[in-house]
Amino acid sequence: MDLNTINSMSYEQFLDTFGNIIERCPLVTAAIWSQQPFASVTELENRVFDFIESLPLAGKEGILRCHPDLAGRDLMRGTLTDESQNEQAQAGLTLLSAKEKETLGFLNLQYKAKFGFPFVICAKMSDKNKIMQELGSRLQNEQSEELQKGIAEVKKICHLRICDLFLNEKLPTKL
Ligand SMILES: NC(=O)NC1=NC(=O)NC1=O
Repeated sequence: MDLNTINSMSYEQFLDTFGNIIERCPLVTAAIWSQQPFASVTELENRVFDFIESLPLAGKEGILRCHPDLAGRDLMRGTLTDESQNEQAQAGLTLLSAKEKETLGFLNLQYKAKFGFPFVICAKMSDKNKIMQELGSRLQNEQSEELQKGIAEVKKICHLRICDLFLNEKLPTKL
């Protein structure tokens, strides 16, 4: 998939290809389509990041709230998006013992009760032990700090998803 292909995509094709680079937030992708043509893939990514940064507090919190818990309900039910399933599996979250599931579930609950949005981390750059550790320590942070950290992790997830799209040469299905 080259830049010309991207820059000639209709918004439907663009959404079909990039619609889940921010977990369950196709609105972000739909919004930045208007900025075509992109001088590079990095520019496309930067437009995504600029859009996220331009959101009011509630918008940023909303982005975090669209992320499924790590090893949570969606993973148990098999209702994760392909990207999230892949990321969580790669971090070893599909191989947790009953005790680890209980601990992670409890920490996630505590985190959501405190901040009003889920704990978000780029799972692909982590593993189950590091995730538990991070969750335990970030739980002590202030609200504003956790919002910032969560959005920073969303950007890392987005970057890796865009890289995957190019590595896997996922072209848009014909609409
Ligand atoms: N709550 C989360 O951190 N979710 C996720 N992290 C990832 O890397 N993929 C997810 O779905």
